[in-house]
Amino acid sequence: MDSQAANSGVSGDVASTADGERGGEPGGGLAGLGATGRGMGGVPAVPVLDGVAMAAAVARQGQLTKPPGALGRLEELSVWIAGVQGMCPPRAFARVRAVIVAADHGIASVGVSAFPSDVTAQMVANFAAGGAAVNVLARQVGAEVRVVDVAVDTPEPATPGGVDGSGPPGRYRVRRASDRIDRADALSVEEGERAFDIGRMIADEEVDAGADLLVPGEMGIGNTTPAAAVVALLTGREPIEVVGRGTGIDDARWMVKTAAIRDAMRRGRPFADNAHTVLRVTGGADLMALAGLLVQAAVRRTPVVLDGVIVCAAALAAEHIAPGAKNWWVAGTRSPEPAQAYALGALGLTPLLDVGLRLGEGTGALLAVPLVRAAQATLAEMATFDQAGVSGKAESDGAAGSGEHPQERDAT
Ligand SMILES: Cc1cc2ncn([C@H]3O[C@H](COP(=O)(O)O)[C@@H](O)[C@H]3O)c2cc1C
Ligand SMILES: O=C(O)c1cccnc1
Repeated sequence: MDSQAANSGVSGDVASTADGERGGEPGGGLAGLGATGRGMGGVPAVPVLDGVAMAAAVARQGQLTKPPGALGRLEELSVWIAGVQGMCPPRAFARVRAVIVAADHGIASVGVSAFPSDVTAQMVANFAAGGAAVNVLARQVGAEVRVVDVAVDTPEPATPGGVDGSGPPGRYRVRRASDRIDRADALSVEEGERAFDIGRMIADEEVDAGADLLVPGEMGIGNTTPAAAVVALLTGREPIEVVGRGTGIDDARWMVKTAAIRDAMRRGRPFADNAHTVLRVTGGADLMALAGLLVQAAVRRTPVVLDGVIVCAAALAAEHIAPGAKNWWVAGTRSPEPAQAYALGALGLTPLLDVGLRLGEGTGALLAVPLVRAAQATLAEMATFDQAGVSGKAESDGAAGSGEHPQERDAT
């Protein structure tokens, strides 16, 4: 054991818990794990991260052959990975899964998107053929892509069922397109429950099949409109603050979209203190299923990289439904959609990347996966000062010793 780890009384080199119980029981048996409270709708309490493993990771970071803090955000990320895995050093992620939830939206018919609803089903076919951006980025980072039709507007379900795509089609479909949120509830009560449960079921299937890092994505023409409305209701914002250009709408469509968000918010406002109902009335099947997926991933102790504005809107609602779930998520890439910034601000999450990506599908999350892998690998594989025979003692008590960069110190 290296000296700093010994001083802290925590081993920096062996697993600090048996195996962290990742992927443990779905829902039950969480007593004693520091559960943070019970969500609604029968959602089990969310476990907390493993503080012992995190303390070991902090200690180990201080012993690795680099100045303190020199790996920047990779260091905090590595501590998070130790916490979600319940072990330090953490292990390499073995099965990264992108799950794209596909759904159409009635509100698209009023002209809130630059593209027609037909594109949703066409893109589902493109995902299956491996030709979309999400497929390319998934291949780059060694992730697999799964597409699930929860409400695509086609007569026949657009995707097969099951974790390996071999099950009967239509298993996950709630309805054909969510209703127009400016003048009706997106989903009935039953459909809302079903969409949420389908999201939870997907997370269970993925974790049971060995996923150890989940990347939720979405495809659904028009879905930046409900996403913006949901975020505005849950954060107390005005339509004009949250509306974005989505697929690249012009000023005329921007006005239509802003009015649609306003009308949807008027219908959803009486339920603003109930995130589940906000998703049902003002959201849609994709947002609801994503929220269920995000809640259940946390319940199953499985880390998630968040994507763009739609996934982040669902994540904000999921945190309301199951407090503490956010501890299991990291934000991938900043979207220019203003609602994403409000959602992430409320969640206290800062994206790892900011490269102007505004696509969804899970692409912004996948782009950040190499950073997550780099954080794990550096914490697990770098030599300590003792091991490498490198002096870890800084010459002065200044910046190096405090883990602070001199310029940062001077700036404050
Ligand atoms: C070809 C194409 C591929 C996409 N992949 C993701 N989106 C993204 O754009 C849509 C949301 O933007 P809006 O609310 O303006 O419709 C969603 O489908 C989202 O996943 C796409 C959009 C298009 C057109
Ligand atoms: O932020 C996103 O994910 C996004 C932005 C524009 C269009 N579709 C998705």
